[in-house]
Amino acid sequence: MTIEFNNVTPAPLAGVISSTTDIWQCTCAFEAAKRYRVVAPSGKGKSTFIHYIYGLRFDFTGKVRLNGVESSHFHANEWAEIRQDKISIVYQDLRLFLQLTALQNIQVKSALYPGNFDDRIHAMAEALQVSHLLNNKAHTLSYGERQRIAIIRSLIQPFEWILLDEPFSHLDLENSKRAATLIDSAVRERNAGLIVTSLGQDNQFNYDKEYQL
Ligand SMILES: Nc1ncnc2c1ncn2[C@@H]1O[C@H](COP(=O)(O)OP(=O)(O)OP(=O)(O)O)[C@@H](O)[C@H]1O
Repeated sequence: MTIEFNNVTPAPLAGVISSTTDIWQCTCAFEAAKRYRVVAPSGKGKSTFIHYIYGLRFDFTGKVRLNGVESSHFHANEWAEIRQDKISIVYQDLRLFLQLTALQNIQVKSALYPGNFDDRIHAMAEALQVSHLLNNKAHTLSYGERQRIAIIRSLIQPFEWILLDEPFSHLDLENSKRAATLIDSAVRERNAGLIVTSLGQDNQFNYDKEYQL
């Protein structure tokens, strides 16, 4: 699936768009199976950009196209299919259910797919050193621990793209490396593309291209 932005102006940013942006009010494409880093300081629209690709917001002029189809043309059931099979996400604000356990948060996703995911979930939890937290309620976890649970949840499903909105913001270097290794192997396994937003410091993946926002 290709993702294209054509002359997109987000309503909240109209009038304050930087002349150095490669995305807003420009034409830019994200090619299947490539790896992109989107860099910007706080408030320049990283989460807005991610939400536009994922079809959560449409408060923009211009066009966002997925495989040549304007994102505003998809019906709710088509978005459900896209999110189930084609695009996975780690939200900046994670969006875990805080009253469920870490494991239940992951199972909310895995229950959508056939098969038994227990071994896979436990292997990923082991790799990210959160096995001992799986039965704890999400609201008791630190933000960095929640970030690792949200990453595991995002890697359960099939995808052609994974969108990672500042995924390592609360992880130390060692934990960031472990998470990046896990994401990298899931992306390779699926021959998928990856878009990471970052304030600038992240260099965890071998990116094909960087865009400034
Ligand atoms: N739903 C919305 N309605 C109105 N304004 C919004 C909305 N969402 C974001 N904004 C504004 O748009 C700008 C970009 O917000 P966004 O969250 O996309 O930035 P960001 O680059 O992800 O920032 P950060 O690095 O701080 O998370 C901000 O000025 C924000 O206040």
